[in-house]
Amino acid sequence: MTRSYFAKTVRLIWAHGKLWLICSIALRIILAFSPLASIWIMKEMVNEVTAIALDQTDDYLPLLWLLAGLFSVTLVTNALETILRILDAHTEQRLEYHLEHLVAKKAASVPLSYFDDPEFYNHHHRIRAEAMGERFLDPVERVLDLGKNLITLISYAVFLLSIHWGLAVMSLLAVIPLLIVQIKFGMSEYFLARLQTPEIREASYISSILNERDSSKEVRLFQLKDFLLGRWSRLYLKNMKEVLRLLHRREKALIFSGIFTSSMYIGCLGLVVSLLRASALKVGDFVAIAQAVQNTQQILSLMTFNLAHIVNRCLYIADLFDFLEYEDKTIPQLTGKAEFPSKLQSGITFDRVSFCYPKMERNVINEVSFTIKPGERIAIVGDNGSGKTTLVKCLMGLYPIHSGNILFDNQSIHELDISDLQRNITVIFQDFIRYNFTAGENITIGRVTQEINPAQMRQVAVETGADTFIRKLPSGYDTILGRTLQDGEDLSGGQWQKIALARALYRRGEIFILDEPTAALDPQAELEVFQQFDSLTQNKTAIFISHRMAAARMADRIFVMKQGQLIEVGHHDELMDANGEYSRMYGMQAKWFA
Ligand SMILES: Nc1ncnc2c1ncn2[C@@H]1O[C@H](COP(=O)(O)OP(=O)(O)OP(=O)(O)O)[C@@H](O)[C@H]1O
Repeated sequence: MTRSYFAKTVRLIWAHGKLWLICSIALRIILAFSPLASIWIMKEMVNEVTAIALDQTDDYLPLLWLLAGLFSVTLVTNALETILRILDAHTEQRLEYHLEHLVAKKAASVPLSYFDDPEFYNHHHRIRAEAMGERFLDPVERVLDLGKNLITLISYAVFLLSIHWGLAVMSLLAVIPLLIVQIKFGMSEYFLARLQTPEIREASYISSILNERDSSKEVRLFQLKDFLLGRWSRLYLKNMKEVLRLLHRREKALIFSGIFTSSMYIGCLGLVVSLLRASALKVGDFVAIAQAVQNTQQILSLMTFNLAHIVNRCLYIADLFDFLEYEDKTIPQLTGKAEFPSKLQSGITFDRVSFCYPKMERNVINEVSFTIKPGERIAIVGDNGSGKTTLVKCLMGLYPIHSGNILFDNQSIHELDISDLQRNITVIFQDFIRYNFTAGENITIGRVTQEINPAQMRQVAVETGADTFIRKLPSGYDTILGRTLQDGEDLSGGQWQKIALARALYRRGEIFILDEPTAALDPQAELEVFQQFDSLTQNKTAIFISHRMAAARMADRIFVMKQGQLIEVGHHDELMDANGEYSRMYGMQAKWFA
């Protein structure tokens, strides 16, 4: 992790857990001395017991004091460790909240086209795969632990050096292979996880098809269970094998480094025995030295383990910050500041507009030009994939265009404040969201920035025909819709569509866009919407995408799209007379009813 990431990490933790950071450092410094204190007390106790056993003294008082000392050290250590755990848990939760918030905010505010880029999508998935707070705080905790271990280590080293320099050197040497193994495999683990992200995403996507309600009908009807389970298993097992293979390699390497560490430990004990024979070390000293050598090696192993995790987790932190700061310079952004005109005077103009989706070569919209006058109602028709939805997405500023210009009252879309433009647009997409909120909220969510107006909510529901069935729901407008979150009331496709229409009306935008609004309606309801369309779009500039030619007849003008181009424009009668694409499409649909 570069220094800048480290600085960002510390800044973020400082901003959300100053107290935790200060207390955590202070507690760790105190805890760092507790192992040596215990060993020292133990050494003195063994020496006292030996003296009593050899009848060199009959004074038990020092032994009792030492026992009380050991008891106090243990008690204080346990208490401080508990406080530390509580502090860590608090900070983890707060960071989790804050990071979830940051990531969701970023995901909801990046240009829509970022989501068409698998790289961005995978990155997003990767950083959200585990508890973010825990993953973020973990390396910081481990750095602090390293500091604590270092203090303990220095205290042991001073103690061992005071006996013989060889003890300190051998204890330190013992751990070098372990350090290499842990760091190497820590990095490998991270890169493997990175490599596996697309497959993990695919597996979890398949798993969601198998597990979720929306797909359950089709899974049964098309007997997809075995097919999907097989595909999911292949991906899952492949990833699992790779993870286990890496684990086995690491464990094998750890066995060899463990053998080296044990030989160093035996070497240290041999040195202590020779010192015992050569000099007048007491039994307690021997016990304390053996304990200190063993603890030194354990602490060093722990430090190498922590270091390896720090490397792994720091890569995660870098990944997280990279996501939060991600910007694709190749995707143009709309950054204008001008206000959207309060009332359109000269209308909307497309001037030789072309567009292709990111990382695609082919233009989906090709040199399209037209003007829509204020209050005019336009129907866009055309084959599947001819670019109808893309055209309105460009108009709404969801995708910045590559060439040409879109003008609202002669003001270029590049100069307009894009959120102001979007505030003035009301849209219902083919795949509008069925919010698992109350019926009322499903309507008023169309204008969340203003206080809810219950009278207006009911009025738009009446206008779209939603009021009739909402009033029959158990709690009327307060009934929860959908069954994803709780036992709410589910609606038919057509009823949901009416709710979506009501939501759009409640929004009261200057420009009204309906992308296939009647797709899920029964013929009666479809007819009602067509009849309502006139009143719904009264005094509004409206764009209406539909495959139903009968609906297009109501529009003031019809735009016919084919392979990204606008090939015909005119009223129904004009286009029928022209005997072109529109007339062909109309004729084909009419045949069904002949
Ligand atoms: N997010 C996207 N990324 C890449 N290509 C896309 C994306 N969305 C649409 N396309 C492609 O752009 C072309 C036009 O799609 P668009 O949805 O605008 O057509 P449409 O006329 O609205 O079709 P339909 O009538 O089926 O809704 C299609 O070839 C489609 O595959």
